[in-house]
Amino acid sequence: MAQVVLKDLVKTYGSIFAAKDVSLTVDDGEFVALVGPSGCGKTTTLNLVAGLIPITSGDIVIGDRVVNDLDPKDRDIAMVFQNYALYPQKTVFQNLAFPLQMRKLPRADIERKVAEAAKVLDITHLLERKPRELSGGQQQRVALGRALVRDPAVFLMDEPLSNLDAKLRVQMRSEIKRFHQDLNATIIYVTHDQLEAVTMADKMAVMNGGLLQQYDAPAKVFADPVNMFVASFVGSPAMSLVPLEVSARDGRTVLTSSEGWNLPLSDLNARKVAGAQSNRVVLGARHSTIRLHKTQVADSVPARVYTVEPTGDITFVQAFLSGAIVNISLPPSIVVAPDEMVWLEFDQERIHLFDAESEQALRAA
Ligand SMILES: Nc1ncnc2c1ncn2[C@@H]1O[C@H](COP(=O)(O)OP(=O)(O)OP(=O)(O)O)[C@@H](O)[C@H]1O
Repeated sequence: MAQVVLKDLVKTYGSIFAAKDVSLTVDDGEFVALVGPSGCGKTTTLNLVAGLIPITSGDIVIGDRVVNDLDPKDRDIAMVFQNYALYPQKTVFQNLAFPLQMRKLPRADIERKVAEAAKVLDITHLLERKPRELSGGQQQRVALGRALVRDPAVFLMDEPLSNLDAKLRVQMRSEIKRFHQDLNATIIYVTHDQLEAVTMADKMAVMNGGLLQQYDAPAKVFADPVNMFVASFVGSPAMSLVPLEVSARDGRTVLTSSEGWNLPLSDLNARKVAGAQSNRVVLGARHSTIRLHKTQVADSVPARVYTVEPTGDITFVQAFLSGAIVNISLPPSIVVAPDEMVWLEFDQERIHLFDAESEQALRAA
């Protein structure tokens, strides 16, 4: 396995920057997810690493080689696509053996490598079947097996689970994670599904508009998003973002709503908003850090319930707060109804504050 380094990688199509100065290092044995909404440039970035499209500028290093001008077959990579791309007329054994035959390996070596890969992926009993005789999950495992037999420096995976139904996707998610752990494989994995990235990857590279927004461990991205885009993209239900104004009341820094209420800030949060470019800031809060009260408590603010969604052990509530919609989760023992007036209390240690102009997270000086 090998390290992969992207340095100032650029890909333009006419005036469009599909990837703009993307720089990141995937360490040897690391599982990195490239994640972001449709059109953010994640597939372009993966295809640049694979060599399927030429780069406009920048460098790609795999192991100790700059591979910018190498053909895909010479980059020591293996790709797994969402459509599996299995040969329909060949058996599973022949599908796995094919890339090795192309490399002219001796028959005994081919049989050994196919047997090893089949064992890792638990498809030994399927080796004589044709792809059409397999379930979607089994086909996906064969596609992984075909990548595995090549013993590449890096696995590149492009939405490999998106053709599977929801239940199988969750199961294969665990299996790919296991595959990574067992083999200590270097994997770059493209997905639009932030939950897949959060649950599987060692690090996630969140992209938007061709730009790398944040590259960090999922827990860090979740806890400490660098800007409003990352804050709202990672986590479900999405982080609530409420535009407010900073002002002073009785010697304290408060966030003021156009609806007339004030939310006093802790000292740390007051120091954060002091660094904003103007008095316009955005309060961010995850559903689990907002407490809903039926009556007013200290430092709580009024909201009106919009929707109520019981899911069994958690009830998700959406409420209007200062013109924005906020997501809240409740134990099912608290019952609220649409249009009910409630009071929301924010956990000051876990709120996020953003500059409304730059949309960047505010840090205490
Ligand atoms: N061959 C092409 N010609 C022109 N523009 C392209 C081409 N391929 C991609 N783009 C543009 O580059 C940008 C990034 O595309 P890319 O396919 O990398 O996005 P993505 O994040 O993988 O999206 P999706 O999840 O929808 O595949 C988009 O604006 C896209 O329209």
